Amino acid sequence: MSSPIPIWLLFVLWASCFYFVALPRRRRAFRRLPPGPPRELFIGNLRQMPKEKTPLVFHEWARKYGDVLYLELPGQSIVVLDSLQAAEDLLDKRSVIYSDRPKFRLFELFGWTSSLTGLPYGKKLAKHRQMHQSYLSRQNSEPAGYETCLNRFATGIITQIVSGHKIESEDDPYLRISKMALESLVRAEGTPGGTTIDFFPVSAILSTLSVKDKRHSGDATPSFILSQLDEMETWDSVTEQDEEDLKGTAGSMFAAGESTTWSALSVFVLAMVLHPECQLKAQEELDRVIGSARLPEFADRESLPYVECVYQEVFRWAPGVPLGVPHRCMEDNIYRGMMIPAGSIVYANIKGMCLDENTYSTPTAFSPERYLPKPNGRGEPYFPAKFGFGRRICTGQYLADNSIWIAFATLLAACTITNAVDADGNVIVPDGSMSYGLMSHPNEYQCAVKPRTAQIERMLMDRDAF
Ligand code: HEM
Repeated sequence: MSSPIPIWLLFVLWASCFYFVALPRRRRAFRRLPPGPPRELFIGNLRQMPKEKTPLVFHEWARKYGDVLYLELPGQSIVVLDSLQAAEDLLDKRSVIYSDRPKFRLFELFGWTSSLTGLPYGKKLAKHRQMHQSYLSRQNSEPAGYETCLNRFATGIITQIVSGHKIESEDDPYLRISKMALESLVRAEGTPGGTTIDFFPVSAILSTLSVKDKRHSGDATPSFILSQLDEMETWDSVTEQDEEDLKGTAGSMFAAGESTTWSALSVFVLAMVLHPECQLKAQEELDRVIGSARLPEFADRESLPYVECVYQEVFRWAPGVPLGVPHRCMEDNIYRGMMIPAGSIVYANIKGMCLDENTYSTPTAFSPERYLPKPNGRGEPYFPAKFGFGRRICTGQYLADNSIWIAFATLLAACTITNAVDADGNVIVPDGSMSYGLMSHPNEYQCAVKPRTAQIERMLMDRDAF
């Protein structure tokens, strides 16, 4: 019988392989990592990671090192894409390997792994996205279904779409959920996915407000949950997993849709307080195109180019999801000669892209005119990626686009939004500051909103929603 290979020989073989093959390969790969702030031994960029205004700090680093930035935390590589080009090249064109999500720790702690936003790339994600998309398609997001929700804008729209629940008082549990969600999504400063609060278990609470009961008593109004329950009734059998999927998709619709819509509305009102000249211009257009006998409708959208510019500028000036929702790269791949390692968390710095000076002149200014064709404007393009990228693009994009546009147009036609005045008659000017977490929201500010005319006030009172 031949003697076994001695251990020392195996070790020598392994060490030679490591030294001559694996090490040079690793070194080559590491040499080609994208540029970024210098890393410290063992801890990488841990001490430099921003504690606040993360998208702005990343943008500053990108200006120094380049639009594809590499950062490292112990055991975690991070890639920040600060240009539309890089984000489209990787997250859109290579979406097959860039559509995973990093693990959100709190999803797991709460046992809330069915939430679409945090699902890993795979079959379950495809099923959940299909459930969302079949209800939130371009067609289903036509106005009729949610026009009556204008009274409570963001929360009203989302709760009605998801569960058919109509908000009727300030004590409504959904309004409480929405405020708590805002706290966890916006106030938790730092890098999304890297904070202690990654998300919020809305679906568990949502499921307690049971659409099922109302359905049995015949009181349920049309909603996503109702449509899914109706469909499930046609199936041969419904498993526990199907029930979980329904809770997960409904919960993620609320969590992802409510704070973002609210933030867009809040940014719009802030912009109108700070820029009365833009408000006036939009109101002149509305008066000229639709007159004062009615409120705007969806069919008017194309005839209101300046209102469109205001709408688009709100999303560019203060994007609601400033760093996108982080993607995770599933395979090593080379981009412009740089190695993007498998497992990297990939941030699309939407805020950074909106500040791109090559595309937007005076990018920090709120200037709807920038989109108007020359000579009246500067002919700059609308920001195309407010709803994210590739296979993880926002499933609520059509609903959000329609509901937020009609909300802006109605507010402009119906109300004058001005500075608040304090008890001594001094005008209060908001500082325009924003909080940055996974979502971004204006810090608390004061304003005054009044109906433009007595006739409009009557029209508003007559609308179903009021
Ligand atoms: C102002 C309104 C909104 C904005 C700016 C917005 C923006 C975004 C962005 C940037 C993403 C990340 C996409 C990516 O990973 O590349 C996202 C994801 C998502 N959004 Fe929205 N969104 C809005 C409203 C809504 C609404 C109304 C809903 C649902 C009714 C919704 C549902 C979702 C879901 C479920 C995801 C996760 C998709 C996935 O992980 O595959 N969003 N949204």
